[in-house]
Amino acid sequence: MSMKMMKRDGENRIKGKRDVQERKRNLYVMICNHLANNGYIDTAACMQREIDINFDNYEVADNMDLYYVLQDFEEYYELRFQKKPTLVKKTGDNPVKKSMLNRKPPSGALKKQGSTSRASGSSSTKAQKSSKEELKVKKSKSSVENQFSLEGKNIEIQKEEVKEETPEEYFENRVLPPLPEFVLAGELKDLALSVQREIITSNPEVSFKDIIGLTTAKKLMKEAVMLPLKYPHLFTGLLEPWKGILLFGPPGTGKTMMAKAVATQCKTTFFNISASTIVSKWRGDSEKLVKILFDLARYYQPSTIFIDEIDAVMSSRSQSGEHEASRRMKTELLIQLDGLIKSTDERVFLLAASNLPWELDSALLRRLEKRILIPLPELEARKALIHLLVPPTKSENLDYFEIAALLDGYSGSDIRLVCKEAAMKPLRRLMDRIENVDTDTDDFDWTPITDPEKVPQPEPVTMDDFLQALETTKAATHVIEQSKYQKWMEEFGSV
Ligand SMILES: Nc1ncnc2c1ncn2[C@@H]1O[C@H](COP(=O)(O)OP(=O)(O)OP(=O)(O)O)[C@@H](O)[C@H]1O
Repeated sequence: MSMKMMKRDGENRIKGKRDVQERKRNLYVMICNHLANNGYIDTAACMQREIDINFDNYEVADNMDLYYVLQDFEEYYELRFQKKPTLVKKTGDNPVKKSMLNRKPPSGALKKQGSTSRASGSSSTKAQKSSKEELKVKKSKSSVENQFSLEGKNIEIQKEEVKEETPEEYFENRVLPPLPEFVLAGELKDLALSVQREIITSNPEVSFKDIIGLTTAKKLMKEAVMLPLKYPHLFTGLLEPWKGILLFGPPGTGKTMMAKAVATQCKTTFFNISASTIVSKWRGDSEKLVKILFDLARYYQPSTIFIDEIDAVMSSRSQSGEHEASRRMKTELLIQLDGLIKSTDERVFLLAASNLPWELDSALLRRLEKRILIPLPELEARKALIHLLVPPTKSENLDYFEIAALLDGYSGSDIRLVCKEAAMKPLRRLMDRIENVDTDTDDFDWTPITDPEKVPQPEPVTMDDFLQALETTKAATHVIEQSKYQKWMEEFGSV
């Protein structure tokens, strides 16, 4: 890492610590104010004695109250996730053990050393007495033993192993910070809210294991995005990471899956949008949308911006006679990409996907320095995908090798369709047997039967089912086009 980067890193760390201290101080002052305003004078006074802040120096700002902060957060959360946040949950059948005082004080809590609680007669005193002997603490990550003092006694906090979060759990548990001031105050607020609601995917939920085959592409993606995020000090100067990456190949081969897997694996904030949606949905505002998209990606970094069907807006053919707004949007996209490429400390990557790379504007291609082919699956990958989708437990005497050979030229998405069609056949046979689905009748009982015990299982999928499915489900990509991708790869791709 260069001296400049190390210095900036150190400054950021100090600022981060200062922010945490300030946030905690504000929280305590607000809690105290809230308690006093609601008549809990003794408790507020006790809190002032226990916490190491000079409360005389601080007061809650005008129009601020903990109640409204909480209300704002709930509204934000509901808007963002379409559900209310769970702030408080019911304890089990042993409330004493799980009482508030059974928790470890948060690290760095502003507690006066050796201070004792003097809240006479309050409920908190009773709770403290009941928890004198031993406190069990749920720790978040490390399992270091801690001790802290309560009522003058040393109390041991027991070790409890807590397993690391998986990337999926990380996304599930993560709440992005609210939108920054610079967008909330300006005219772009509505657009920013749309980006947050519709474009940021909180949990892409794809792991590399889910992607069958594509070994070379996975390796290239790892090198281009994941390793630079892990070892920032090695990828500097000439080895600066690629900021713009093009994933190209036939439709349905796993480009979107690949982008999602990278975001899941690297725990980056994932912005997922298709270029045609930018044009059709935000027609008049598409240029502003692109700007706010990149601004938010920087704010929420590390971020991955995935723009699918990039050819829909950056096609070289659409230059003559194109609409002024569309030209402005293209220019904005190029400006933003330039910004990403020039900046050395921003961890924002653009992954663009296209089925028609040969149609891309050369100005864009220059900026998408890394171009990775996501090809049709090879024989082994086809076999593995069929195996995954229709496992031996659900089939009878399937010759996976033969089916995979017959599916030459099919994409992952095509193979999924064939497998689905084949698996539908025994289900149709079962339905014909147990249900006389007469579409013209009105007296059909639609009540769902949810108990699996009450419904017979479909027979296993057979080879015949597959052969019939193959007759009706054709590959979306023509063989001639495949060689076109290969040729383009040889001319413009990176291996
Ligand atoms: N390599 C693969 N491994 C597992 N499943 C795959 C693979 N490729 C495609 N699929 C299946 O096909 C579906 C579509 O894949 P995906 O959306 O990633 O393709 P794409 O290349 O982005 O398509 P398009 O170019 O049309 O946007 C996936 O949801 C998955 O079910």
